[in-house]
Parts: sequence; C-alpha cells; structure tokens
Amino acid sequence: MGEPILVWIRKDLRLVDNPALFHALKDGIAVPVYIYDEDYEREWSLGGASKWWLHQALSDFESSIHKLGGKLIIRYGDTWSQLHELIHEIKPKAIYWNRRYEPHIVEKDQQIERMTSSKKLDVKTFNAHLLHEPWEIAQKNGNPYKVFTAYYKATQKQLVSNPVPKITQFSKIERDVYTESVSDLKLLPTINWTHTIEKTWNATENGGISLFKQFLKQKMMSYESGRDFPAKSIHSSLSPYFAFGQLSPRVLYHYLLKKAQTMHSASFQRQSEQFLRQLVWRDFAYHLLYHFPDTTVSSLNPLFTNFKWEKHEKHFNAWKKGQTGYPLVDAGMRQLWQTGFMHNRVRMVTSSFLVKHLLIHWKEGAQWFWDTLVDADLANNTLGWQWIAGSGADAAPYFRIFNPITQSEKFDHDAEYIKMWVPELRNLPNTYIHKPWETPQNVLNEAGIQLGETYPFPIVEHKAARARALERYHELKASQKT
Ligand SMILES: Cc1cc2nc3c(=O)[nH]c(=O)nc-3n(C[C@H](O)[C@H](O)[C@H](O)COP(=O)(O)OP(=O)(O)OC[C@H]3O[C@@H](n4cnc5c(N)ncnc54)[C@H](O)[C@@H]3O)c2cc1C
Repeated sequence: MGEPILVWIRKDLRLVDNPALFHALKDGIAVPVYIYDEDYEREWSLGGASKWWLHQALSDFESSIHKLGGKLIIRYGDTWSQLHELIHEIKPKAIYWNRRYEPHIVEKDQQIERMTSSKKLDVKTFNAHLLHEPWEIAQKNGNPYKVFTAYYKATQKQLVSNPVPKITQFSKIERDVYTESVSDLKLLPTINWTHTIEKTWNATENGGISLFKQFLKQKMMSYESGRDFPAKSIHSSLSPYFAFGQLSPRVLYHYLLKKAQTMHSASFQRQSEQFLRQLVWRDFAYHLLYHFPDTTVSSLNPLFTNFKWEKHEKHFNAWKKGQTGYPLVDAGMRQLWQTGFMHNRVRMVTSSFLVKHLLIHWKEGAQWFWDTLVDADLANNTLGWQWIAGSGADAAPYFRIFNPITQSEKFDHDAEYIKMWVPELRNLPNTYIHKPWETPQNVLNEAGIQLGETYPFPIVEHKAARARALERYHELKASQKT
C-alpha cells in the first residue's frame, strides 16, 4: 500500500488510456476527484446539452470506478477551495492531472500548480486529449502554423505517443471522504427537453467504444466518399466522446495504424488515413486556440476586425428554430435542437447562412452551438466558426459563400435528410424540395403545403443576400487600403 495521490479528473472520463489515473495507481493509492466549478470555465461554462452529457458520463465513470473497488469523489464549488480541503483531509503526497489547453484554463491550471507546489506536493501532468500537444508542432522559425495542410504535413513526421494500459483495479484509502452525488450537481434540465437526445446517445465510455466498433465495421470503408452526405450517416458520431475525454484519440490512432499494417489493404489504409486526418483537424483547432488565445472572441485574420455585422433578432430566431425557409438549413438546425448534434457538411451550410446570408456575427452562432451541441468543444467550435466567417485559418483566397440550394441538391439529392427533420415538406417532389418557393401552387396544394403558414417563405432572397455579403467584404477590403 502506498500513499494517496489525488487525481484531478476533468475532460478524461475514462479508464482506457488515462495516464494521470494510471500513473497514480502505479505510484501510490489513486484518489480520483471531480470538481464541478462553473467559474473555472469562465464564460465557457457548459451549455444545456453538454450538461446533460456530463451527467451521463460522470454517472458512468463513477460506477466503473466503483465496480473496480474504488470511489470517485465528486464536489462542486470553487476548485481551489475544494482541492485545498481535500488535500487537508486526505494528505496526499502528490496531485496528478491530464492537461487542458483552453487559454483561460491553462492560466488557472498554472495557478493551481503553483498553489499545490507551495504545499510541498508533487505535481505531475499528462497528455490524454490530443495526438500532438499544441507546442509539439511548430514551423522551422518556431512560429505556430495557421494553415492546415502545412500543419498536417508536419504532424506526419512526428510520432504519436503510446497509450497507457486500461485501469483494471483500484484500492481505497482507509478514511471515508465525503462525496456529493452526480444528481447534486443539478446538471439535468428542470423541464425535460432532452428526450430525443436521450434516445439518440449512449453517453458512456463503453457507448463510445461500441460506436467506434460499429463505425469500423459498417462505415469506415466508405468514409471518404460518404462523409459529406448527411442522410448516409457515414461519419463516426464520436465527437462528444472526444469532447468529454471518454475516448482517447491516441488509442484510435494506434489501433487503426496497426490494423492497416496487418490488413495489407490499400483501401483500408486510405480510408483510415482520411478518418485520422479529421483527428488532426481537431489537434489543429487546439494548436490555434492555444497559440492565438483571443480567437474565441476576435478574428484570427485582423482584416475582419472591422467587419460590419447586423443585429437582427427576428432572423436570428428563425435560424435557431429552423424556420429560415431554406430546407437544408432548417433540417440542420432542427437536428441540432433535437439531438444535440449536426452533420459536419450541414454545420458548414447553416453557419455560412448565418454569417454570410444574414450577416449575423459568428460569435452569436458559436454561442448557440455551444449551448445546444453535445460535442461543444471550444477549440473545434472556434475553428469551425472562424473558418466559415472567412476570418480564420482558411487558405482559400476568396470570400467563400455556401449556396444553401446547390449544397442541398448536391449533398442531399434525394432529400432524405430534409424529409427526416422537416416533415412538413415530406410530400413535396424532390424537384422542388430544395427550393419550395419555386413550386407551382397546384403541386404545393397536393403536398399539403401552404407557404407562409405550414412552412416559411425564405427570410432572405439568396442572390440578394449573397450580393450584400460580397459588398460588405469589398467595402472592408477597400477600407483597409485607405
Ligand atoms: C461551425 C462549426 C462548428 C463546429 N463545432 C464543433 C464543436 O463544437 N465540437 C466538435 O467536436 N466539432 C465541431 N465542429 C467540427 C465537426 O463538424 C465535428 O467534429 C463533426 O461533425 C463531428 O462528427 P463526427 O464525430 O461524426 O466526425 P467524423 O467525421 O467521424 O470525424 C472524427 C472526429 O474528428 C474530429 N473532427 C472532424 N471534423 C472536424 C473539424 N472540421 N474540425 C475539428 N475536428 C474535427 C472530431 O473530433 C470527430 O469526432 C464544427 C464545425 C463547424 C463547421
């Protein structure tokens, strides 16, 4: 029996490849502690959908630890006060945790590290969240990357560290330490709006592992060609498990690499590379956030600092509710509200619609996604919105505006996705479903649709909105020259 070691659990709610837990168990008696502290997250405390997920994930993690003979101590309130109290009660020889990378968290973690060190406690921190930590990849001159392809190339020359073995046993410290229950954290909404989310997800560590296995068996081999088509659902849906640290990207990376080597299949290798490339996008998002800490609120590209945005409550509400009159946009926004998830291609179309067609600031869209996504992740969300706004890490030399009609015709050709989420359009023939406002009256009648009543007219006209966005962009460029 060794001495106790506090393991401060955060975005690492898992037994597989959890280095802080693993090393604490090796070096002494691991005492896992979770502290729910909204202030620690500053303005990025969890949104409603993420709170629901955390409730499930934490309950699952608590029960997994219990089954292995251990106990997860749950507390809420100020992090340092809670840690301080626990240090006093448990008298650990050290405190271990897995690192986080959001700028405001890095700053607070450094304070915690100083305070614990001043108590003569050994502090050890580990990487559990990324393939490559933000400072591991740099340009020759030491600067961070701003372009994905160059970043990706650089990552291919670096090794990804090996995962640590799965935790199989805990031992308990002798004294009983007080813990709150997961329900005490009051993460679930008082009005139950989460029933479709509940039906959609199994938010446990094993749920994530099963989903990965299913992806591997049924979807991986068509990932590259299928991932852009929302109705095909050829993507993995693993993002919330990564966001809460229930899955380790490093485990998936090494597993796929090994499988590709043993299978000797060029097509498996190609598909798994495409999938792993997305995990590198995730790392890139953290690289950018870490090195450009203001990008959650300010443009990465300073050209966009003075972009003239519109305030339009009615348009913003129509977008949030999936009532814009553009079926693909509305389908995406309704999928998000009902399931806490939206397909990546549709995220691009809906976010572009908000910032380009409606000229509403990307920060407002990012905030809505933050509240409603079960995979809300500060790095990925910031990267996604800045990329779409044109103010982020995008190598395209032009002002990209997604056309919600042609995107719909191309990526949801048979309108299966639209029909799933916008059922009032279900009887409309596919020729018209991507732009219902062009449907002849008799066809609308037959389909039981009354535009403006059962489904809205478009809130802005596409060509005019596109022209307005381009005009804003050209004005901005011109103002830089004067
Ligand atoms: C405006 C906007 C906002 C976004 N907000 C988030 C967010 O809050 N949280 C989030 O996890 N993703 C976000 N994304 C990225 C992407 O849409 C999701 O990661 C993806 O749809 C998750 O589905 P999946 O797990 O099936 O992905 P898969 O295609 O199966 O990809 C595997 C994993 O790679 C990572 N990944 C995939 N695409 C991206 C990407 N473009 N950027 C960074 N990582 C990626 C995710 O961790 C994902 O789980 C956003 C994209 C946009 C355009």
